Amino acid sequence: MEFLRRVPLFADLSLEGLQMLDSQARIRALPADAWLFHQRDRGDACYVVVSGTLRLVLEQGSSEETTLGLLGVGAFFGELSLLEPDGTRAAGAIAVVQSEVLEIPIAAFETLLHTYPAIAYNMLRRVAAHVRRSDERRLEDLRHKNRLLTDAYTALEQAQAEALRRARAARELELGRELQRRLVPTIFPNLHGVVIAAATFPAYEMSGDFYEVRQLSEHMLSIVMADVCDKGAGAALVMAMAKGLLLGMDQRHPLALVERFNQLIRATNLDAAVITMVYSHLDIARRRFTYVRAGHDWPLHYRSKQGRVTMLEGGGMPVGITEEAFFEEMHTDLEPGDALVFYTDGLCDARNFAGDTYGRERLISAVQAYGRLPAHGLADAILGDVRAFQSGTPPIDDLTLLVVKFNPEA
Ligand SMILES: Nc1ncnc2c1ncn2[C@@H]1O[C@@H]2COP(=O)(O)O[C@H]2[C@H]1O
Repeated sequence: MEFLRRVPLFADLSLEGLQMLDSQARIRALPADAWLFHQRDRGDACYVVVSGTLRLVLEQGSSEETTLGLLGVGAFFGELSLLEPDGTRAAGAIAVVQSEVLEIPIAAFETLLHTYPAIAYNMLRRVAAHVRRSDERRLEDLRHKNRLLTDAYTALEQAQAEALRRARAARELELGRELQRRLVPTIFPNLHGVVIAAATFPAYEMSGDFYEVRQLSEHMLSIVMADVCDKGAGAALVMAMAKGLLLGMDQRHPLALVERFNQLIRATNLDAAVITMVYSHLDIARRRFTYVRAGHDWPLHYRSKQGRVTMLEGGGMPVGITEEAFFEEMHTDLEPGDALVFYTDGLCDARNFAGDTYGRERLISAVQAYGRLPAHGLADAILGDVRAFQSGTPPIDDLTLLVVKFNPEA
C-alpha cells in the first residue's frame, strides 16, 4: 500500500481506491533478461516497477531491436494495450537486472479509470504523449530509411556508370586490338623459296610494334620492323599512323624513304611519335639485302655456310627526333640457307624472376643453335628460348620477331 501511494499516477487515489488496487495486484519477480511480455502479445494487465530496471523494446525483426527507454522503480507501463478492445502490446518489456513488478489486472485498471476521472485524464495525457513520440520516431525512422535508400541508390548509380564505362573502355580496347591485328600481316609473299615467319606479343592490350612485308617487284621484297617508343593505346595510334604513311610512300630507295618518313613523322608534332625501325629491301635475284637502321636493334644475319651469326652494322637515330637526323644505307650479300632475324627490344629486354634480361648474347646463341631450321622452326625455337628464360614473368614491353629464311630456287 505504501509503495502504491508513492507511485505518482496513484498519488490522488483515495484509501478505498488504494485498497482495491492492493487487493487485486500481485508482485511478479523477473530474473535478469526475462521477458515480462513481448511486443504484439495480448495486453491483460498494466505494471509498476517495484525493484530493478526493465527495458522497453521495439522488436522489429528477428535480429533488429530498438530500445524505447528504461523503466526504473515507480515507473508505470503496459496501459496502452488495455485501452483498446483486444489491444496488443506496442512494445516488449524485458528485465535488465533481476527485478520485481506489481501486476495490476485489466479489471482493476478499468475500475480505476471509471471511478477516478483524474486518473483517466492522466492516462489520456500519457497516451497523447506516446502517440506524438511514436509519430516523431516513425518520421525520423522514415527519414533515416530514406537517407539510406538515397545513399544506396547513388552508390548503385555510380557502380552502374563505372561498370558501363569499363565495359565501353574494354570494348574500345578490344576493337583497337582487333584493328591492330589486321594492321600486321600474317600471310607473306612466298616467292622463289624465301619464307617468312613473324609473331608479335603486346605487353598491354595494344602494341607499338609493327612490321610489314611487301612485294615490290618480281624479285624484290621490302621488309620493315619498327617499334614506337611508347606502349599501350597511344603507341598503337602512332603505329597505325606510321603504317599509313609508309604505305603511301615511294618505296624505291630505302635511304630516301627513311629520310622522308622522318620528316613526315616530325611534321605530325606528336611527342609520342618516336620510332625505331629497320627499313630494308631483299633483292632475291641479286641475293642482296639493303637496309637502313634507324635506332633499332641490330638485325641478325645467320650465315649458313659458316654456321655463324653477325649483327648487321650501320647507324642512325630513331625516326621522329629531329629533322637533321642522319641515316645510313647498308648492304649485305646472302647465301642460300642464310636467315635474317628482326626483332623489337621487348625480346632482348624480356626478364626472368631474378630481374635479369634475356639479352642479345642469348639471342645470338639461339640463332646460332637453330639457324638451320626453316623460318617457322627458327622463330618458334627463339620464342621458346625466350619463354623458357622468362619462366612466366609477365612481359613489360611489346615483343615482336620476324624471321626470313633465304633458300632461293636455283
Ligand atoms: N514510444 C512508446 N511506444 C509504445 N509504447 C510505449 C512507448 N513508450 C512507453 N511505452 C509503454 O510500453 C508499453 C508496452 O505495452 P502496452 O502497449 O500495453 O503499453 C506501452 C506503454 O506503456
